[in-house]
Amino acid sequence: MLGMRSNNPHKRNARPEFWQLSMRCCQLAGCVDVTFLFIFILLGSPILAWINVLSVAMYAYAYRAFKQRRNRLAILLIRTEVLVHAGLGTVLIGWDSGFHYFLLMFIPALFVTMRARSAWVLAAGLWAYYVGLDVLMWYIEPLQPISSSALLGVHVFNLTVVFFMFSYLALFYVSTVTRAHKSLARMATTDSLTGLFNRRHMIALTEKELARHHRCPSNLTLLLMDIDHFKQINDQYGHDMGDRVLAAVSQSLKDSMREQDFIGRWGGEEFLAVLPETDFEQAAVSAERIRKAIEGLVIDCDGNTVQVTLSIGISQYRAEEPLSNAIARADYALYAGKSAGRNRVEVAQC
Ligand SMILES: Nc1nc2c(ncn2[C@@H]2O[C@H](COP(=O)(O)OP(=O)(O)OP(=O)(O)O)[C@@H](O)[C@H]2O)c(=O)[nH]1
Repeated sequence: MLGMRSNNPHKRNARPEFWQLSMRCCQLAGCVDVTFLFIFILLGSPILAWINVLSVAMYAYAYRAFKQRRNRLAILLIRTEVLVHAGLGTVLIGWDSGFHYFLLMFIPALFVTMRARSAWVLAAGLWAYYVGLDVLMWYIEPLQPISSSALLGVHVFNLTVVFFMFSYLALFYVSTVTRAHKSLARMATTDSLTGLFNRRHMIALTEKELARHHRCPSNLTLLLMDIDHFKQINDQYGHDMGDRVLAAVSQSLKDSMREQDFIGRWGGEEFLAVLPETDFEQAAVSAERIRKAIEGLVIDCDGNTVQVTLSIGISQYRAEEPLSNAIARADYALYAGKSAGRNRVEVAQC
């Protein structure tokens, strides 16, 4: 039940998932109160039935307020309803009704919807209300008692609803946090334009591969690739078109890689691929396949068709050398390819 927290906790566009959750809780709580309405009509408790009519109306109004983005009003209505309903339910039919359990649901809601300091203050107030209600019921008899079997039924029903709602909230928080973690991990490792690994993650992956290579030495080759005359594409068609070309080339590169290879965006229009367990000859075959794939790629953008070529430098990793040395050799080979006319695969001298 609840809301969300950010600089301004009541702004809908901050943490929209919490508003969705609040609306869902509003629907759920409204349904629970409709059920109670019928239960209390059957039990012949008109006061409690009327309280539930009011509660359903408050939830319906709160739901409407959420839809109209009047979040403060909606949250106020929900909080008032829960506090008053739990208090009245307890005073009218007794502590054993279990209406007080609903107050406990406020605890996570407070910390989600406001700053920690305000949440602690309100949590203390909630504690006082909860304990006050408990102590009060030690001294007074319920004002509208119901039969003990009906009381047991209401108690079990309330307990079940609160169990369900807590489980639902826990599941919601876990899935929200898991989603956020995944999205952060993706953002930290992926280049947003091309969807390829970013340079930092490529270095981390390659270092990991090299550690494996040190334990069980095998051939490992690097391909450094650069789109030819890419500046002309930007100049001729604009930067947006340049971006679309980069994305299309990246997709094609990804498609051309084998399962065990990995590729990332190394710089502007430069890409690095790491080919484990691959010698020069096999790498040259792969590089040639990639070069041809890019050469044959026709990129259609707003009625224009663009074709690009790729120059590729290959180097083989030497045991114990720093990664930067192998990359520098691939870079050297790449620029030798550029000087020799571009759209070529060049192999660095061992
Ligand atoms: N659209 C777009 N352009 C980029 C991006 N990153 C780098 N560039 C451009 O890529 C161009 C690279 O130009 P150069 O380094 O001169 O290379 P080139 O024109 O490809 O020429 P050669 O490499 O010698 O074949 C520059 O104009 C950069 O502004 C990007 O993310 N999007």
